[in-house]
Amino acid sequence: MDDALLAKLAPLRDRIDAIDTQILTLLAERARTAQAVGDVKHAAHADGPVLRPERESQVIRRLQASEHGAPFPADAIAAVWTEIISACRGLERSLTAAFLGPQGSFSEQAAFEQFGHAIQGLACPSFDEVFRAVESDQADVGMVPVENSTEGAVNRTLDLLLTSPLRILGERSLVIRHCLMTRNGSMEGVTRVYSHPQSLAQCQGWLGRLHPTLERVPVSSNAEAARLAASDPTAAAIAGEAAARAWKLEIVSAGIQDDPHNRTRFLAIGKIDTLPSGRDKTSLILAVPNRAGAVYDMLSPMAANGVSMTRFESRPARTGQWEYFFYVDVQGHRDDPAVARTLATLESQAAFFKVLGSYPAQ
Ligand SMILES: O=C(O)C(=O)C[C@]1(C(=O)O)C=C[C@@H](O)C=C1
Repeated sequence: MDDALLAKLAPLRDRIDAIDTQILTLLAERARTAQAVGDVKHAAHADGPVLRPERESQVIRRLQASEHGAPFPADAIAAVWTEIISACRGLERSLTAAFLGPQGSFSEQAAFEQFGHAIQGLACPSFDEVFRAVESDQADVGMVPVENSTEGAVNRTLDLLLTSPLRILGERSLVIRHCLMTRNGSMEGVTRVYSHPQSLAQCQGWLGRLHPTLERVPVSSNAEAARLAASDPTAAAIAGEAAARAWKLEIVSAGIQDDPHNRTRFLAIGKIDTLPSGRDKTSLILAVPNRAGAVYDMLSPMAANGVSMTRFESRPARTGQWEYFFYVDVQGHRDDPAVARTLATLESQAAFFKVLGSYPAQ
């Protein structure tokens, strides 16, 4: 840079330094205030939860709507304040989040995006173990995928939600960008590719066109695929960039998923009940009696109360009788009067009824 340019930049950079000091001073004050909040919570319930998902959403949404934000982008407000809140929460009490591991999985990324980086991660070998870790208080929260825009529902998560006492306390949708990776960034001598079955399915067109002879080997997660490929020169993995970083693999091709808009929605699960945040969703499971018109009858209380359904998914009940569980998401919190009326009617009509939780909509 030439001297004239540096001379012009110098006062602006001094100004940025001064602003950063102001920001840091305010962040320290915020941290001390959060510690005081933590003291109040501990005095009321020594072992009670510190996490309040509805409050975290309200803090971020209020700032995004504020006139003081421009030109700082709304997405950046969410990302920055997720980390500020995470650090403040960590000063109150550390939060442990369980997810399908190993390190570098999309579930880990979803946990960081939801709760920030000031958390303890607990990588688990299966979705069942994620639920078990939270149920047994080894972790405070869990992060599990529930649906993908290309491949549909994650059935194991739906089945675990049916029987688990845990509640949904948040949701996070991630763009899933798959990469082909190997130890040295070359495909020479590589005869097979490891990945999670869902990820192999999301890339099957690309694999068929560019690497039709590669043997496709399904494994428990794509981060596990990266872990395996890290010690096997004859193998590639399909996983995300975080997995390549975590397992020191080189990316051969990036963005190889057949649908460029491929997204996965994750659910945060835990033991706390989330209060209304002002923009919430409620998830429930229903089964209806096995008779004509029963599904239609099931939906009518929502229409009658003006409650919008945002998702409707069915899973066989495995009774061998063509019976189904219906996984339904509606807009609103279970304490909202219209949602409460709808739930009461559904409960009185359904052969099976379970509310999985009300939580802030992303
Ligand atoms: O308001 C609270 O209850 C806090 O503990 C503070 C705070 C925050 O940093 O804003 C931190 C953790 C909670 O999950 C919600 C908000």
